Amino acid sequence: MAGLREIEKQFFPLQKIQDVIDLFKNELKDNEPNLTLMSIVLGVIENILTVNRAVSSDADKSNTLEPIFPVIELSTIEALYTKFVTHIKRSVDKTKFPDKFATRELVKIVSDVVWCCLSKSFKDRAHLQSLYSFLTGNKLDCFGVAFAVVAAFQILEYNDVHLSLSEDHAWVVFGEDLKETAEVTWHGKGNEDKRGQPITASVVEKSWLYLNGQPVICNRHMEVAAIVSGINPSINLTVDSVEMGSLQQELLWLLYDLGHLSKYPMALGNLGDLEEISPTPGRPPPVDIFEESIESSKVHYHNQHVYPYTYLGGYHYRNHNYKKALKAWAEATNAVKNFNYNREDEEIYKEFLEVGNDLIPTMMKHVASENASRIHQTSISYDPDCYADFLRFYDGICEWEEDSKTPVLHITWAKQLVNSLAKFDPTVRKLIHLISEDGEESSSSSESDEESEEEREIIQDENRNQKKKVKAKKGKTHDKDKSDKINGKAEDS
Ligand SMILES: CC1(C)CN=C(N2CCN(c3ncnc4sc(CCF)cc34)CC2)S1
Repeated sequence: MAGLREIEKQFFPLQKIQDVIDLFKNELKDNEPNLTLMSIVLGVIENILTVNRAVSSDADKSNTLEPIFPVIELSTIEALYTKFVTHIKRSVDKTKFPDKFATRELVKIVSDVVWCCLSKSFKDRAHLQSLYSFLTGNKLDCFGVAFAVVAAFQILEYNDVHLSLSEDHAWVVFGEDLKETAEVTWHGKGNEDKRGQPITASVVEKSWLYLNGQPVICNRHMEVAAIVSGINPSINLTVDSVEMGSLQQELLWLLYDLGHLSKYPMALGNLGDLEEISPTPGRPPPVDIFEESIESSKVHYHNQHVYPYTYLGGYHYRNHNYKKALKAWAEATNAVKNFNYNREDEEIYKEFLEVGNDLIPTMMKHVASENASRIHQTSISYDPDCYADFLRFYDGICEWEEDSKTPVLHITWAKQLVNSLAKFDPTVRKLIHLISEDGEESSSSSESDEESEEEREIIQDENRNQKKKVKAKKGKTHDKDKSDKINGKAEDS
């Protein structure tokens, strides 16, 4: 790949969101969209709108709705682009690698070419995902390193090296029919990087970090989706750049319409979150997008992805649809239970810890207070579906822990479980029939014969058709800067 093509240059200067959309639309027509160019462009814009926000000096601007989209000059982009291309071409002697496909040795060399420039300072800050961050600050996060390696291979004109993504890690696939894998970045804190090594079946098996062999394997267009999905509109923990969020949202719809999100559940989840914050007229509601994310995981990844369910659960929780939230979280642990928990899976552990020990308790408290004012029937503490999903949630967590080298549960879990259990009304606990694997039925509590005939009728009327069978395993009597962004989004002024 040489310098920027004339057709790319004609889009500059970029002065509004639509100019960026037009540039990306043009790149995506190509079967080799220019990853380096697009990563640098998004990084420059993100930096101006979130990190180095122009403090408007003239007072009048502060109270107009006039957006502050920066003017992106071609010279700025071209200088950074040339710097990266030159760095890569100067560091790799292609004559030593005559093959059409990349080799493990070459993957390690290119990973080193990126790696050697990185500053050793902390790497889990925001806005470190783009080549702009690499070229101006010598900083990249875990994803950013893997992406930079893939962009470098595009410059070296290898079209077999692609990004492979799990829900908390990134690596590359390469070789004829992409059958080779290699670590190219680090993961987590305090873990020795394994760069250059293949990801073996034993590492992958029953591992959430490697999605049990069902990662998102990107083509060039999905690699564009990854950098767009990786846009971080956050200015700080509670305020987002409205412009940056809109740009990300419009680019994700562009990629969606072109079909490049169909095998990328997390990108669909990101789009659903953005639609919740600011709905696009004429587009499906967030729940439909979260359902598409779940469907994508079922169709393409054997339902092994967990985040599609936590995206949906989080949405329902924020919107007080507690019954649907419990159902989504039960399905999330139904997905995670097939993995064995290990020390590199903290991110998903933190998700479930928050659900079990913060969101569900808060929900049960909220509902308890609501009860006073609402008819019993509609409250989750009287609903056997909710109680069943609550039990399924914990059943999945316990099964996840089984056969794992690292324990999941500790006393806090047990305390919160008892606390939440107690919030369900005793009547609802009688309506759950636990079925063991061999089909043996048992009631979840002894029928108390002093129960008044009248109480029995109330229960039956309220919940006649709501008897729920909860499948319980025989002998297993157990029973993310994702904080809600309040609407304090920055007025870009
Ligand atoms: C439901 C949630 C808790 C909300 N946000 C979540 N994420 C935000 C977006 N994330 C992502 N979104 C798109 N692509 C990727 S690739 C990857 C692994 C490191 F490379 C992470 C990730 C990760 C997960 S999960």
